[in-house]
Amino acid sequence: MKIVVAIGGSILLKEYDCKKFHEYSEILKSLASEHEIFVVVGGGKPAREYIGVVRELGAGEAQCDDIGIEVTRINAKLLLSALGDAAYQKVPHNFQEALEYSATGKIIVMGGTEPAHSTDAVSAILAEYIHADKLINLTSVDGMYDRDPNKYEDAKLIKEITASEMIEFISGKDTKAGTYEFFDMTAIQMIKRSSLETVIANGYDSENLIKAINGEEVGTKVISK
Ligand SMILES: Nc1ncnc2c1ncn2[C@@H]1O[C@H](COP(=O)(O)OP(=O)(O)OP(=O)(O)O)[C@@H](O)[C@H]1O
Ligand SMILES: O=c1ccn([C@@H]2O[C@H](COP(=O)(O)O)[C@@H](O)[C@H]2O)c(=O)[nH]1
Repeated sequence: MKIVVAIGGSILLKEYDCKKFHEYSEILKSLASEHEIFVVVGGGKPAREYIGVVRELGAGEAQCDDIGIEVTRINAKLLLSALGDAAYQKVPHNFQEALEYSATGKIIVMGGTEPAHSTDAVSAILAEYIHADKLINLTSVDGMYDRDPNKYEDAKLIKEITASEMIEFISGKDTKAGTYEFFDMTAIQMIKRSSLETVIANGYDSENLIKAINGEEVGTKVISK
């Protein structure tokens, strides 16, 4: 299978150390013996901190996004360091480059592309571009809830949702650099139009990636209609 894995920066850089990079590099290497693997890495806390600083300096939102993109690419480089020879050692800056580099048969790791969306959107566009079989989005919570689980203790996990319902759910949410809440609109529209099989799961437990690939019940399944 061709699989796109989006890994939140909040997962890889929670502790600002190399543990999660090592853990994911081992799993991705073993998956690559059976599947074609593309990884999109998010910005996490460092991206939000840098965006905060440049916004204070007077930058507009698109420029703030640009700083966020740079940080995602640094995070992608860190994962490339962990993956070594199993990965193509250059971060694609767009989808065409990702496709070109994949001809090497190695794992491809990228960050952001252009302003005005998050790496969730990058992963969904990439999945459409390369005709992926699955998109797995690994984030810092167990999946999509009926409201923010970090704000509401009684938030309920949604096990299955259509892309149309998700679009309704996030319309009107913040779209400033660094705050494309949870999933952004572009990402969901891509999932809807490309009939992409998508799972959102908790990336702190890297076993969830294997479960999602094997079609076991984990996180939130997004149905593309
Ligand atoms: N309805 C919701 N369901 C689940 N999480 C939600 C919801 N609304 C808001 N959130 C928030 O979204 C956060 C996860 O998305 P976020 O983009 O911050 O992290 P990420 O996907 O790991 O990517 P990165 O850290 O790279 O930005 C959660 O920590 C949660 O607080
Ligand atoms: O293609 C992209 C990717 C990212 N950004 C900006 O960077 C931050 C960090 O990415 P996350 O996916 O949220 O971790 C994001 O909020 C955007 O501001 C971008 O503009 N374009």
